[in-house]
Amino acid sequence: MTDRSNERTALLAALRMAAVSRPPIAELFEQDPGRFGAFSRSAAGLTLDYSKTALTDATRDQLLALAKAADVEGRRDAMFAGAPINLTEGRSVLHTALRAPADRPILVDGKDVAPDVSRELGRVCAFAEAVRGGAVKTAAGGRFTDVVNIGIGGSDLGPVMATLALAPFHDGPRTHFVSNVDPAHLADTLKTLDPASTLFIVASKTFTTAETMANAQAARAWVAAAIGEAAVADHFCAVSTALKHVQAFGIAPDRMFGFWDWVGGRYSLWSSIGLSIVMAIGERNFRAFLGGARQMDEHFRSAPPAENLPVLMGLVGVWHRNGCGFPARAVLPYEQRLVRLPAYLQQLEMESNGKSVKRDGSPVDGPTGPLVWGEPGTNGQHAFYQLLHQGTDVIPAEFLVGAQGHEPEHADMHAMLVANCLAQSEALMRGRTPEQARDQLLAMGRSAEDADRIAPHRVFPGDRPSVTILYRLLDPATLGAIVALYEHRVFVEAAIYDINAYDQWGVELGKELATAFLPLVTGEKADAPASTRGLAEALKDLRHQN
Ligand SMILES: O=P(O)(O)OC[C@H]1O[C@](O)(CO)[C@@H](O)[C@@H]1O
Repeated sequence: MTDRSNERTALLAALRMAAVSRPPIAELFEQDPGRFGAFSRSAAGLTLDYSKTALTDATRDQLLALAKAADVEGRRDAMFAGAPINLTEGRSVLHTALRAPADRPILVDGKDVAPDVSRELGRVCAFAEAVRGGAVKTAAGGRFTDVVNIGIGGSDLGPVMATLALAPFHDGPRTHFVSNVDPAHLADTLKTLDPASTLFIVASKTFTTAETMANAQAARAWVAAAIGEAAVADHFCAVSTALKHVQAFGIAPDRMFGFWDWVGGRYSLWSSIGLSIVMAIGERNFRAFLGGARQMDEHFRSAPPAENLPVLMGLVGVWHRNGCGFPARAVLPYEQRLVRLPAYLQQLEMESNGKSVKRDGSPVDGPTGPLVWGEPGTNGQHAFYQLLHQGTDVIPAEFLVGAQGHEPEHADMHAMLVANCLAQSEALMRGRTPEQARDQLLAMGRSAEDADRIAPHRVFPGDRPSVTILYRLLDPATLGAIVALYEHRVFVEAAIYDINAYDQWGVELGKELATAFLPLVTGEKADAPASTRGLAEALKDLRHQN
């Protein structure tokens, strides 16, 4: 082990020790009413409040030392400079190049890729604007009313999340997303559409992903059956890095929008994969979205670690996962339009940091990325917050909330939304003691005997940590900054764990077995492995029942 690696391992161990005797969060506020100011920072239109965690000046210093030992800054610079940090695939990791200033050279293998990025973005925007404006026409010479993006994983989640988030900015064709190979997804979507006015985007980096290809072929057949095979060329376009496969599908090169192997699928919504987003919100808004991310990139590159939002958020994540041993984190946007943010982050964070070996192939020093899940508030409050408040596991919460909504006529409702968000983080931290629970029951007129019996059920342990991300209004630039913040948080945590956040070998085994098992399901092959035989036969029996 190198000195740096030894130091990191020792600092992680020290963090676990520090977490054992961490002070209650509420007590930290009693000691320092100015804690919010000391444990919150703002950049790129976002404020990160991490004061409702048990971090002290001392533990924050420990974490900053850990970031130093892990060379977070050096690794960050290597990523931005195009070094092949995705070691198992020998690739650069340059989603930041997709939103960099157009005149900044970015070298990959000695070649400046900035002109290619700018050209492809220009092509995407020109095509989307031509569809939106009616210059790109249907086979019959009409206007496209609907656009369906067919893709899965990174070729779906980012575009869906962003399109839903930016609904107030939609002024283009209606956009739909089909990802699941369950034919129900395509069928339910097509049911509402007219093939004569629907444009399909087949979005797949590899153009070999089984689910996407099956859906694309089914959509192609739907168009051909309704308006003729000759119409396919007008009603399809593609986003991919695999020109040959795209052409074989029947989509001409001028209808294909490219990107590069140095853009990971889950980091690709800034690339041509964002075509469906541009269709919905237009070029100007999409460029503002890129601009918001660029601001966060500049901040991440230049702010000192103690002031740096992605670094601080990553350190809080490491504190909770590795210091305190918490297994999960809940993402809780108080913003209905961020309804798919948790799903998007599940791929971004769990496909990136759900790893068990370090970059050199040796086992990791401790737990890596946590389980990520969530739902918008206030809906989650009426579902799973019970467990957040009184369950046996502590699950740190991440709240997101805007100062304003897009419905000024309903400012009163937005105020209720915000009050709920603030109430939840306070309640998680403060809790309710047995004495308080008992007194409350007595004040409600319950007998002493009843109060003693019921009070334990109304106790909240409290001391449950959360961070809150604040912004003014969810607009394209703000969304760009939020997504880039999360991308860089993943980077910081991965650097500390010394893992490769940019491959995803863990998805492969299941894909291989699915291919092998298909003949079992279709009945072409009878012999199943013993472990799967029972299920395969039971399904066969069920298929034959009426
Ligand atoms: O864009 P493609 O090549 O269809 O891949 C889709 C998704 O499949 C994965 O490779 C694995 O599930 C993801 O990383 C990726 O986003």
